[in-house]
Amino acid sequence: MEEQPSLISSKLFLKNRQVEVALSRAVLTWKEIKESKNRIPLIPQADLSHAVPVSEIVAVHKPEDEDQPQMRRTQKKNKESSQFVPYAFTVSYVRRMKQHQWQCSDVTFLCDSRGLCEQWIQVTNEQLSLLTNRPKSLLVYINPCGGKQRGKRIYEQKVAPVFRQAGIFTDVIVTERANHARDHLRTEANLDKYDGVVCVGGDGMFSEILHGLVIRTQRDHDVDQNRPDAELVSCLSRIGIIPAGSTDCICFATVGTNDPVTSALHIIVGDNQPMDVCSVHHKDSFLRYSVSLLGYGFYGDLLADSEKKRWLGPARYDLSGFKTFFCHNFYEGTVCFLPAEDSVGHPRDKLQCKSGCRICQHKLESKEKHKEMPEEKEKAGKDSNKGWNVVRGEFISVNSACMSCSCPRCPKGLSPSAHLADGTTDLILIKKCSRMNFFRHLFRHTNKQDQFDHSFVEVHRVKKFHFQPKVDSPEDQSYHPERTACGPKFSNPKISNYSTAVSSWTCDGEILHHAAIQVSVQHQLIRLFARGIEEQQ
Ligand SMILES: CCCCCCCCCCCCC/C=C/[C@@H](O)[C@H](COP(=O)(O)O)NC(=O)CCCCC
Ligand SMILES: Nc1ncnc2c1ncn2[C@@H]1O[C@H](COP(=O)(O)OP(=O)(O)O)[C@@H](O)[C@H]1O
Ligand SMILES: [Ca+2]
Repeated sequence: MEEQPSLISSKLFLKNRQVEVALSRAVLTWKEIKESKNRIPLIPQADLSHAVPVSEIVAVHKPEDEDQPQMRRTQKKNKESSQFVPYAFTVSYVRRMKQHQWQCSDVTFLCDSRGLCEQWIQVTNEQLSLLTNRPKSLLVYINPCGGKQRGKRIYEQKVAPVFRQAGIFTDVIVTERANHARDHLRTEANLDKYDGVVCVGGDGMFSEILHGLVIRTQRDHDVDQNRPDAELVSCLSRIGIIPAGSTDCICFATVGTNDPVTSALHIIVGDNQPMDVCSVHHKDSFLRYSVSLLGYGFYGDLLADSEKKRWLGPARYDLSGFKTFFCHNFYEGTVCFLPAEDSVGHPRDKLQCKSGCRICQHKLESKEKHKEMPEEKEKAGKDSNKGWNVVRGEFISVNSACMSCSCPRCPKGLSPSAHLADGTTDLILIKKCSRMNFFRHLFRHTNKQDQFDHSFVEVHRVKKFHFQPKVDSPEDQSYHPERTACGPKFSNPKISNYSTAVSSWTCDGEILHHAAIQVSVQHQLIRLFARGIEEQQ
């Protein structure tokens, strides 16, 4: 980091040690001053120095605990040593812990005059007020029923105090029913009042916020979402996720951990992570948006079964996982896909998407260029059907991972090298194979081996894909199937072989009621209060 001139620098006390403290535009530093035996000269000790980027200071304030025993003891000690220092200020800042966790730490400096103390608070606050990317007011939705039903408690005990400390104004809505948050955002919320929206819950709750914001933005700009080729308008509001669900994959894959305080701190410092969104259509009607897993076959069946076991909380996925694995269904269908350009890499290139990812940034530059492309040229590109590939067969699973989908169950993710914002999704086709081979593939999600290195697995980085089941889905025929543990039960007695019938899609954990779908990646449609996965220090 380039050294910058200090805005203020003083000799202060930290507990009973004297420290040299300095604040520049970029960084707050303090280092202990060790006195030599004859008291001169004062030698600063480099190994006891600390540096906190200004961008990671949460707040500066007078200690709330000026009366607490520790503070009084320190003051008394300093008084006895004829260095009585009765004025103090506390800096709260982000401290990195292991495995991408952040903590809010406090350091309290003691000054020997009220004026100096107030000057430090004022100068630090002035620097914080220059950080314009930080949210000042937020609209918070809490799902009280997600995960282990701890959303409200998590927010009140772990998140609200840090938001308060950072001086963030919040309006909090505890949802009363499914789709409450989506409908409120879509029709009622005055978004001009807020610098962002926060969701407390799992991926299903995030999906509500996503739909509320995207649908509203398109409506405000007269974009017809039913057109699969419509150019969608990116949402202005950033979204923060406080994990309180069952999988919390969107939080884990964008922050690196599922910890409410870490997420709250990413919101406070005003992080900004653009993210791709898949739009899903059936013929010419819009079905849903997805940012994590769109899965047909294995994951679709697993999810449908797990919905009946919601009362089990997150453990429902383990039980349904076993059951679905032993059913070992496969489904016939056709997948057509449009591969992405080579510049975005390949799902097996082992180049993980990290904070400030070059591939995602490169794609953003080309998106800007694309906007300047003359209309005629653009039209010619769109009209051509060139480049589409077709795979017809029997599939155990057809998955699209628009991001790595890493989560505590599967820390490297369903597609470890997928990117958050490159305008593509990784299409993973698991073709019919033995149960043992499918187990081998699944097991590789938990170790360092490549889960795509099997003859029955194909993986492609794509911009769009279509899926058509061989048998029309019951929904496509306009009747609702009654699902059994091992696939759908058909009212047509001729179709009794589940292995060739239809499954359903899970879309970020919500069931889609059509099997024939068209999917298009909408490049960087939304932004999160996150920064992607940081390199471990
Ligand atoms: C022999 C050991 C095999 C282990 C294989 C594990 C593979 C797990 C892949 C997990 C991918 C998760 C993708 C995320 C999906 C979520 O969006 C979705 C909804 O989340 P939430 O609302 O927070 O519950 N969750 C799921 O679909 C659950 C998938 C569980 C798979 C076991
Ligand atoms: N107040 C509520 N009552 C019932 N369901 C709700 C409520 N608020 C949100 N939901 C729905 O709960 C479902 C699961 O939410 P989510 O937060 O993702 O938890 P989980 O990760 O456990 O699935 C979502 O489909 C969401 O729409
Ligand atoms: Ca992507």
